This record gives sequence, structure tokens and C-alpha cells, in this order.
Amino acid sequence: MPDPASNVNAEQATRQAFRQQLRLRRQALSQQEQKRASEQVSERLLDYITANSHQRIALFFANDGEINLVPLVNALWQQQRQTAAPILHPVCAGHLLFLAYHANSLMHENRFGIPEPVLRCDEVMPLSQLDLILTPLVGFDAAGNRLGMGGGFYDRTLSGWAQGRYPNLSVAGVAHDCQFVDTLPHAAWDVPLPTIITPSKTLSF
Ligand SMILES: Nc1nc2c(c(=O)[nH]1)N(C=O)[C@@H](CNc1ccc(C(=O)N[C@@H](CCC(=O)O)C(=O)O)cc1)CN2
Ligand SMILES: Nc1ncnc2c1ncn2[C@@H]1O[C@H](COP(=O)(O)OP(=O)(O)OP(=O)(O)O)[C@@H](O)[C@H]1O
Repeated sequence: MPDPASNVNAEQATRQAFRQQLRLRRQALSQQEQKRASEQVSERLLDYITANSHQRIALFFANDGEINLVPLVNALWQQQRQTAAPILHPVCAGHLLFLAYHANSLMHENRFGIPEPVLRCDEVMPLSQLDLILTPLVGFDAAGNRLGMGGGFYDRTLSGWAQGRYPNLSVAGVAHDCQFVDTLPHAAWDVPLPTIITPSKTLSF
């Protein structure tokens, strides 16, 4: 009899191996490649946001070789659009909470060293108030499956959305082209992404 627990462990090990390999790929990009990726993806995201008339957009601060979205933030502010950023949820462990992010937001680093706005209750933006969430990712495949850093933060936070609870909310992944692999192992809790935007492509699944 095969032991189901060993299958789960084998799957976890495969995910971990992909994660390690794909993180190394993005960490290996040169400063010049990063700058170009940041400019190109920001332009592509701005087109996508304008085409869909999104007003309130949650983004993320680059970590571990992810694409820097600061050029996008500046462009969105110029167009009077509102931005938000995730913080590690102060009450619901493993979840994210989105806070408004503006030019004078007070910032600090979370336990992973990622910048986040300091918690202020009047700045909380629930999912029902967002038009678009841009998610970071470590890897994506030809079906829109997403592999993240392994904390399950986005999967937990987006599980209600994946069940249809926020019909007005769009979610799109943002990644370097080198984060692509043909097929990723995926688990029951993984939230596949309908859109992934890279410096060279806007993909719909
Ligand atoms: N920019 C960004 N923000 C994000 C995420 C992300 O992937 N990117 N997350 C996506 O969910 C959440 C944070 N998840 C993370 C999970 C693990 C590690 C990490 O560096 N882990 C270390 C070891 C643990 C440690 O340092 O305590 C490692 O694996 O090297 C970082 C972020 C929320 N914010
Ligand atoms: N909706 C959920 N409810 C409860 N636990 C979950 C949920 N989603 C993920 N998890 C747990 O989180 C852990 C990490 O999940 P996974 O490896 O898919 O993270 P990830 O997608 O790589 O990370 P992230 O979403 O933070 O970028 C898993 O062990 C899983 O059990």
C-alpha cells in the first residue's frame, strides 16, 4: 500500500526544489537586467490597469530579486490612482492585510525584511475595496499555476476570491520571464492566476 503521507512529502520536496532553482534564477539577474525588467513590466502593467479602469491597486515591494514596481507606483500616482501594499496580518497568522500606500506612508520592515506600511486602522483596505491585487511569485507555469515563497500568505488571503466572493476584484501575478516553467506541481490550496504579466508578455489563462 502506498503511504499517502510520503506522496505529500515528495510533492513538498519537489516544490521546494523548484523554489530554490527559480529563486536563484532571479537573484542572478544583473542590476541592468533588473532595471530594464522594472521599466518594461511597469509599462505593461500601466497599460493593463488603464485598459481595465482599475482605481485601487495593491502591489508589493521587491524582495529576493523580484521586479521593482516603484516606477509603476509613480505612474499610478500621477494618474490619481490609489495604491495599497500588503502587511503580515497582525491578528490572522498566515494572512495578509492590505493598507493604503501613499507618498507619506510611514514604513517599516516586516520579519522577512520586506518594507510595509505601519499599521493604521484607518488605512486598511479590505479586498472588497480593491480593484486589482498584483501578487509576487517565484514561479509560474503554462496553466497559470503560481509557486510562491512557501508561506501560503497569498493562497490564504485569496482563497475567498478564488471561491468567487469578490467578483469585482482582479488578481494578476508579476514575474520575470525567467520564472516560467512548463509545469509546476500544484496543491489543492493553490490559487491559480488568471493573468500573469512579465516584462515581455501579458498572459491570460
Ligand atoms: N515582495 C514580497 N512580499 C511578500 C511576499 C513575497 O513573496 N514577496 N510574500 C508572499 O507570500 C509574503 C511574505 N512571504 C515570505 C516568505 C518567506 C520569505 C523568506 O525570505 N524566507 C527565508 C527564510 C525565512 C526567514 O528569513 O525567516 C528564505 O526562504 O530564505 C520571505 C517572504 C508577504 N509579502
Ligand atoms: N487556504 C489555505 N488555508 C490553510 N492553509 C493554507 C492555505 N493555503 C496555503 N496553506 C498552507 O500554507 C503552506 C504553504 O503553501 P505554499 O507552499 O503553496 O505557499 P506559496 O504559495 O509558495 O507561498 P505564498 O502564497 O506565501 O507566496 C502550505 O503548507 C499550506 O498548508
